[in-house]
Amino acid sequence: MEFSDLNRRGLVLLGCGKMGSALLAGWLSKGVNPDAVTVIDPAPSDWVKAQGVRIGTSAPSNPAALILAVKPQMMADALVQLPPIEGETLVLSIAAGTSIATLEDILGEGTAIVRSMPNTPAAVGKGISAIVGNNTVTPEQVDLAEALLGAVGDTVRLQTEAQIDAVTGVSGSGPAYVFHLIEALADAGTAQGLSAPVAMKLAKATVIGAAALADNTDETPTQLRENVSSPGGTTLAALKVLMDPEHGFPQLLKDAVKAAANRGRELGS
Ligand SMILES: NC(=O)C1=CN([C@@H]2O[C@H](COP(=O)(O)OP(=O)(O)OC[C@H]3O[C@@H](n4cnc5c(N)ncnc54)[C@H](O)[C@@H]3O)[C@@H](O)[C@H]2O)C=CC1
Ligand SMILES: O=C(O)[C@@H]1CCC=N1
Repeated sequence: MEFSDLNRRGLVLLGCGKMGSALLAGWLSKGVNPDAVTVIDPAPSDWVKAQGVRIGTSAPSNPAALILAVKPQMMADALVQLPPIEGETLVLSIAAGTSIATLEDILGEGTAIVRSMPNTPAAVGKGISAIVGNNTVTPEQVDLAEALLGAVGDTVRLQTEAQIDAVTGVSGSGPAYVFHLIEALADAGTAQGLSAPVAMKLAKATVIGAAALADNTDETPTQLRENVSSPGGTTLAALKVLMDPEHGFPQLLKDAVKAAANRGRELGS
């Protein structure tokens, strides 16, 4: 999608921290004009200030899109500072837990809203975002939401808003699980006699290499796992621990994803 309408009507980014900055970098790299972007943030970073975007407290009227990238706990306070949203503006929220109904309560029933859940690999163009819109949003506005998030990675569309807490548990929070896997794998290496720097190098390269292999083959993760596992060998010895039905990865991840999804539901209630 070309961003010509967006460049003409403008785009407002409310909150430009980690996620807002990742999105902004993606838009600018895909042809959004810096002059068309207004960032509203009480503490813009030096990086944001250097991008040539407008930094202000007031938004242009009727922009093509208003992106909400403040913490859910700050959302209500942050929204009251905005002028009324007009019908043709797409409101795209990336906040965990903030429901479409909450946003409609604050912004008005007829507001076109797409709720999404991206993740931090967006900072290197490798994000994955899920989106779901309210009844007011037009197909063109859903396409625009997809293009805005597509500037920093891939996207999926959800059938119902209720699914977004599960997305938060799997991919929104998911990068943290993988980073913790790297930390834990490196620690396990030092426990087996490696120096900390060598263990960290091996752990990080293994996760990066395995992810790249999974991304560049037609084989399923199950097949790839089996390819590493020689009969009677070392991998199967490790997998016996990791695939333990009670204490292994599957149960641990089910519990972790459930905790994240439940916390998302709590934030929304
Ligand atoms: N960090 C992550 O992995 C992900 C975060 N999210 C969601 O993205 C949103 C932003 O998260 P982060 O970027 O991590 O947080 P952050 O703390 O890095 O950024 C929040 C920004 O909002 C600004 N801010 C505070 N009060 C404001 C106000 N009244 N008006 C305008 N701006 C204000 C802050 O100065 C800061 O720059 C949250 O709602 C979070 O749930 C979604 C997916 C992944
Ligand atoms: O931890 C959080 O609440 C946010 C939402 C998904 C990832 N980070």
